[in-house]
Amino acid sequence: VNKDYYILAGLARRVRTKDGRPLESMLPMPKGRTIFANSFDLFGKDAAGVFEHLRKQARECRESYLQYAMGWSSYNVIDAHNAGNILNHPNLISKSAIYNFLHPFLRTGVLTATEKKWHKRRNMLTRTFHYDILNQFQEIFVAESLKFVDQFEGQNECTVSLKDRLARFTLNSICETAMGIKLDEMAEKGDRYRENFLRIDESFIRRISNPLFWDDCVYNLFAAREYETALKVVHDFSSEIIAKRRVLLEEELEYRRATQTADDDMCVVRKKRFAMLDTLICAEKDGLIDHIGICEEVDTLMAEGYDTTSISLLFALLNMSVYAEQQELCYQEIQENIEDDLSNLNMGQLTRLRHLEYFIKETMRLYPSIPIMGRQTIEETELDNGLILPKRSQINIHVYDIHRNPKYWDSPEEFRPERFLPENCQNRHAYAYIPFSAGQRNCIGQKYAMQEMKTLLVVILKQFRILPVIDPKSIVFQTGITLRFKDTIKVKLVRRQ
Ligand code: HEM
Repeated sequence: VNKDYYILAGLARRVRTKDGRPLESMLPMPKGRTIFANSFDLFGKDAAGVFEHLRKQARECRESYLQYAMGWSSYNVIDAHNAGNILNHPNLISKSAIYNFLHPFLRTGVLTATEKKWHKRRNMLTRTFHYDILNQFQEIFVAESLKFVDQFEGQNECTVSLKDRLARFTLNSICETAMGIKLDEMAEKGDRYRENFLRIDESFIRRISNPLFWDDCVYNLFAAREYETALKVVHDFSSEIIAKRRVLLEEELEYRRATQTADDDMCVVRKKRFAMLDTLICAEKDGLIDHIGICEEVDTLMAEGYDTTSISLLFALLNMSVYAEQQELCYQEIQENIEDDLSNLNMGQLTRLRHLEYFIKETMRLYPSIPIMGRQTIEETELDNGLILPKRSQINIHVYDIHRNPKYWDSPEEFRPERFLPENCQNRHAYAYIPFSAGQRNCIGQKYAMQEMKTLLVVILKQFRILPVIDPKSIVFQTGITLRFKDTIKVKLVRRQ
């Protein structure tokens, strides 16, 4: 027996405790399926099997638990206290090893980058999510929302399958706002981007569930080739967008050079006409980022910006369909605050829609678009609960389980937006609700996401009542980069008179 290493789990260094207590007395350590500790627990499971396995572990352990697999110790967090400690820990800003599986797709953009590179990129991008810039995006969100409802023009009622339509809406929105490119004439390419994005998601889950593929060499040799085409399609799409925006920006700058005096500051020019991508192109001119860097960030913003919001919107519409009274509350509030011609549908008015906000928040509690986040230790790290994690320990924060942990939520499976009334939040643990993560590496796009989601919901609710077609309880969830499900999710739209 070696006290420092867990040999059968591929030489995983053991976790220690500060006061020398046996680990088993501090936290659950579920036994693995084979003698190789937990290395093969997920082997042979499909995406739904992986999702169910994780939920079962949480139900059985009831507290954050520890496992050993393939050379790593892996700390699985399902409670708010430890999530808060980890998300705010100055030494825990590096993403876990499974994010390496995203490298062929996103390389090391702001989501996957570490240390200095992350700091630099995060600073560069933070400026682009300023209130004034988001404010400029509002008319695009309204126009795209109107395009969404126009699909049902002339119909008094229709049953609508949501996934593709919402993904098209959010992809159009991110391309036009962040990238400054209207997808209209590239619609077919956008559809192909989304199809191939899903293929990449499949490759991710295939790697997670087969530890043999955790090794890059093995994966590259036996599986990577199947996903080459998918990667090429998504990368070609983002490259085309960058190339188009470069031309448009150059034309814009040319025009302004010709019409403005020599003293005009180029930064002012930049501020006046803004797509997030312009910041990156301008930073390239200043030598702060190169072309590959721009590609990394465009791929990251596009993937993070379209998939997450479309999932949250899908569940918000599904919940609207099922909870008619809640839908009515949202509708009444919209009628009180937003003109029928949408002329005052701006950021200021959106903040008045409190009930709609609670509704979306409760939706993201039950259906967090990113159900799991990962960190890893880059050196031995002590947590405030007395655990000492060795270097390269993997930490999985199970947002899905924290959001349904009965320690923080009464009847956690029930949909109750009033949980988010200020008086009901007062005594709740601050990290019991973390759909956008928290701490230094929180979601950079959370205000953008709320603005976009509220705008579409307002525009839909103004015109339609939403009726149920499927029961949310019947949905079979799957693990993916984001929350996935097997079912076709539909609602019925009935035009308001
Ligand atoms: C409902 C919508 C969204 C949800 C639930 C969401 C959630 C999250 C979460 C949980 C993280 C942390 C991920 C991790 O630690 O692995 C994250 C990071 C990030 N999100 Fe979002 N997100 C949403 C929308 C957006 C949008 C619209 C954008 C961009 C326009 C965006 C851009 C990013 C970026 C760039 C990061 C990486 C930040 C960093 O590591 O510094 N997200 N998001």
